[in-house]
Amino acid sequence: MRPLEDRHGSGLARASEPVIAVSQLGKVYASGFQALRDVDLEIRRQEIFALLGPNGAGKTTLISIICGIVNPTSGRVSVGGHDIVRDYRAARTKIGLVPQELSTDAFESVWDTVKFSRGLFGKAPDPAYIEKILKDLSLWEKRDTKIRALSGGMKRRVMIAKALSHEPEILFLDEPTAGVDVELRRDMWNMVRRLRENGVTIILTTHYIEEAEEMADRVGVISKGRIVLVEEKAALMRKLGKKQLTLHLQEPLREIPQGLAVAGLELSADGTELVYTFDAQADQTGIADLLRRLTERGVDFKDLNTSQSSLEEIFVNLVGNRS
Ligand SMILES: Nc1ncnc2c1ncn2[C@@H]1O[C@H](COP(=O)(O)OP(=O)(O)OP(=O)(O)O)[C@@H](O)[C@H]1O
Repeated sequence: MRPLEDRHGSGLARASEPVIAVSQLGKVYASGFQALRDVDLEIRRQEIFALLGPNGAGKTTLISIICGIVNPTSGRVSVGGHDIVRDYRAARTKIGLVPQELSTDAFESVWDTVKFSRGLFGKAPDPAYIEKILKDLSLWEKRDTKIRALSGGMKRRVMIAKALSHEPEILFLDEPTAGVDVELRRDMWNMVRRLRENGVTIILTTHYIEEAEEMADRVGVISKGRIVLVEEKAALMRKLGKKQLTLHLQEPLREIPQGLAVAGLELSADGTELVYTFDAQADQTGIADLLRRLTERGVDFKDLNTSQSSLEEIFVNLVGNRS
């Protein structure tokens, strides 16, 4: 079905549609290596989506296909309702990409480089807009400086300015904070939040779980070319809220005694430990009740300790289970 168009491209009819729809996407490189398989993914308008995955998982391949830089082997991608193969230009114009690698013309000035990028997308010159992005990225003072005379961090800022030069609706940031100092990282996150407030959808790839935790509305995990999880960050955080209480028993048990079996209680370590998994954020954890019933049944323990699962563990479990 064709989306209803409105002049500003942000009408209600379109707001509920995914801004990017990836369906059954596969990529086999010329070497025969299968980098992506059966990838389905929908990105919502104006969300911050973090694509998380270890080295070589397929993150860059996926965003390169969406941005029209790499051809898919199978499947389909549409961006703002435009098929990225059939309707490449219309789809590509909606996207700004900040790649992992720094690649700019060393002998151009900051101003000219960013102005030129805008021109590449066929947009009319708009010096006021370029001035605004350079100011937002703390590059205004450097507008006449040649790129080669900039620091690494400033070159990265230029890459972002270039990506934003044609007022894209979607911004891809591929490993935005790899090798970046604290100040640039903070500026980058502030900029991402401001862009989102102005209606831009942001997709970032990262190895860093903290980054996803800090920024994202939703998190997708990719491993060995497959999407293994897509979830609201808040839901992931609830999983993070799970805690475990381990009771080291005086005498090993063969099974959990009758009347003690409750959800989340398991016997482990050859019956020498009772492990109770509970939601740390719940009003009633059930611990007091469990301990009372253990005492009633004469189950003694010599020690107890608690532990909390981290997003890191959830991630490792997910990725590890698919090998
Ligand atoms: N042009 C290519 N030819 C053959 N294999 C490739 C090519 N580009 C990437 N690959 C392989 O595809 C897999 C996915 O690579 P990709 O760059 O998409 O991963 P990534 O998740 O972005 O990794 P990283 O976090 O290291 O950037 C890797 O095993 C990589 O070696």
